[in-house]
Amino acid sequence: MNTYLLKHNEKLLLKGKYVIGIGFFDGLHLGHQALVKETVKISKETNLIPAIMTFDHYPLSVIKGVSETYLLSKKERNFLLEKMGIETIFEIEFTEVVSRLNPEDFIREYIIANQIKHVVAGYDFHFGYKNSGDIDTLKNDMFSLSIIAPVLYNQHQKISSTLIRNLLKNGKIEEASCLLGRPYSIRGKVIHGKHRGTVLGFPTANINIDKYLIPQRGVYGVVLEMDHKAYYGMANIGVNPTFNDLLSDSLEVYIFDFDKNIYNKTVKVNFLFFTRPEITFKSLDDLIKKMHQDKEEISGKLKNSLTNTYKLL
Ligand SMILES: Cc1cc2nc3c(=O)[nH]c(=O)nc-3n(C[C@H](O)[C@H](O)[C@H](O)COP(=O)(O)O)c2cc1C
Ligand SMILES: Nc1ncnc2c1ncn2[C@@H]1O[C@H](COP(=O)(O)OP(=O)(O)OP(=O)(O)O)[C@@H](O)[C@H]1O
Repeated sequence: MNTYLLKHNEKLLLKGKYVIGIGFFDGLHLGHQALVKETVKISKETNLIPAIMTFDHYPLSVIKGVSETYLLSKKERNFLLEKMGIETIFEIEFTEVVSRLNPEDFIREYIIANQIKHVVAGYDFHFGYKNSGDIDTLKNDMFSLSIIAPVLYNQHQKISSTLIRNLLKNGKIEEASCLLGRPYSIRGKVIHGKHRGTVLGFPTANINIDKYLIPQRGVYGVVLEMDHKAYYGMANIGVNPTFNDLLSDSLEVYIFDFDKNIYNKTVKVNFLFFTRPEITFKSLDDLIKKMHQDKEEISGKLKNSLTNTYKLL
């Protein structure tokens, strides 16, 4: 996979001719997947190189200072895009100056100048200064255009990254995963926590959340992937209010029937279902008792559910 960073006013010398799918693609949800499939299909019909044009940062984080959290890391997004047949990523360096480009200049600088002969965009794609460009503005004699019809959820709501973020923030993990076409997951390094898990009888792997969107605080049934193997477990996301000493949210997983040291390993936590919110317990004994109940409930649910036939992605 080739990745090109497109810097404002800097020209690349490209040999090939491209068909691009355009947008931000956070999460690579079912709507995005429809667009990517169409891009790959067109590349086969036209002999153009299948590519994605996106931005290096979430545009709203540059325009409005919205904090940058993502449903998928760039690395994982590109891995999934490659599996779907995408060969090149054009990443526009998104700055204040770029955010003020009018749609015509955006088309000239990023599409026409880069040998793009076909553009695939969603029906509601907007671009350029104050989102003033749309599908009509995108029509141009220098390239052809395909428009993707809305991919809907429950037959009326457009699937979008924003909708999935809201579902996750409200603990609707199964619905979010359904719209993503795979379980919501966080990939990160196992880091040191407060080292009290062992004392509680439940040693946990604390995972670096980095820039991932944090789902609702609470307890989840999960599958943890490590070294191409899948392990079942229970995760807690939150600030461990019983102890009142964490400054930010932590993600920790108690892996069932497991006792190895995995510090510094990179793991992927797939969230399968939400069971309860975090509780401030009056005593350690109450917390431990609840964690035993969690274990029984979650391992039972994992055993009985179809998700037990979990396949590694
Ligand atoms: C399944 C599970 C449920 C948990 N529930 C709570 C909870 O409701 N309230 C709370 O304060 N901490 C909860 N914890 C967090 C424990 O307090 C935490 O595992 C412990 O503080 C160990 O932290 P450490 O990994 O930093 O050593 C939970 C942890 C797990 C794995
Ligand atoms: N449900 C959908 N149906 C069809 N096309 C879509 C759908 N969702 C996104 N697209 C298209 O996919 C491309 C990438 O989408 P983009 O990530 O920019 O928006 P989004 O998923 O709607 O997220 P956001 O909630 O941040 O607006 C765009 O061209 C967009 O129009």
